[in-house]
Amino acid sequence: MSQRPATPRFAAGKAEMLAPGMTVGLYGGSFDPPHAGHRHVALTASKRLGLDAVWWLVSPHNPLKHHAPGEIEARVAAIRALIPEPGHVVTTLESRLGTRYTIDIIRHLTKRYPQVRFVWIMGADGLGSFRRWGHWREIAARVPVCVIARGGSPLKWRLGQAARQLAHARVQPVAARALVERGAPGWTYITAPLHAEASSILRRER
Ligand SMILES: Nc1ncnc2c1ncn2[C@@H]1O[C@H](COP(=O)(O)OP(=O)(O)OP(=O)(O)O)[C@@H](O)[C@H]1O
Ligand SMILES: O=C(O)c1ccc[n+]([C@@H]2O[C@H](COP(=O)([O-])O)[C@@H](O)[C@H]2O)c1
Repeated sequence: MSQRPATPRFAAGKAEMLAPGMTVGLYGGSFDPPHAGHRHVALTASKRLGLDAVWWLVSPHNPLKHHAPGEIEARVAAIRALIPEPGHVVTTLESRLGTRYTIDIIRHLTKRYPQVRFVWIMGADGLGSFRRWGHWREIAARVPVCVIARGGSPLKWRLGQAARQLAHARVQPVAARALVERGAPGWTYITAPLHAEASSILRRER
């Protein structure tokens, strides 16, 4: 990591108020711009896991990406237009917490809301890069992870270092709801129909 995890200085806003026992999917992304593939991931995870809410965590700048994303306000507005359904909350929590690292968010939320069941949601390429995320083993130890299939190199991602090291904690998609109830460590790989959209393609077409 190029910088140390931040010291939390975030006070939860109204959008993040949570009731004990709620199940909340944390869907982090650059969303630069958001697209139908993102919508598909959030809706699929929400349905298959039986979530009460999905928080779209708009990343200030993915630590593994060189190029800075577009203005965060514009990305937030575009996500809100993409997914107006109730239960989908768009948040700039990472910016407000002053971090780019997922581990900081996970530590913060799991400490602040111990009675809420959080689950991390990501596309299959995220599983492929997971071993390069800051404190990735701790992330997987703190929250269950839901991976949604994506076109590209699924075999490479599914057989990568993170997937192999977490193989003992993998559960079949039919048990996805139980995964959230049971908590970490645990992950599942959901093979829903593929969506080919990618932000990089949309940026090139601009
Ligand atoms: N079409 C898709 N199918 C499945 N997962 C997706 C898809 N698009 C994005 N995701 C997932 O959504 C999350 C946020 O992705 P991100 O905002 O980086 O979009 P992207 O389309 O992958 O962007 P880029 O092309 O710039 O890399 C990641 O976990 C990613 O794996
Ligand atoms: O914490 C890390 O080291 C880390 C490294 C790579 C990606 N992430 C997170 O993964 C999520 C998806 O990022 P992206 O850019 O692929 O949309 C987003 O929430 C990032 O903050 C986090």
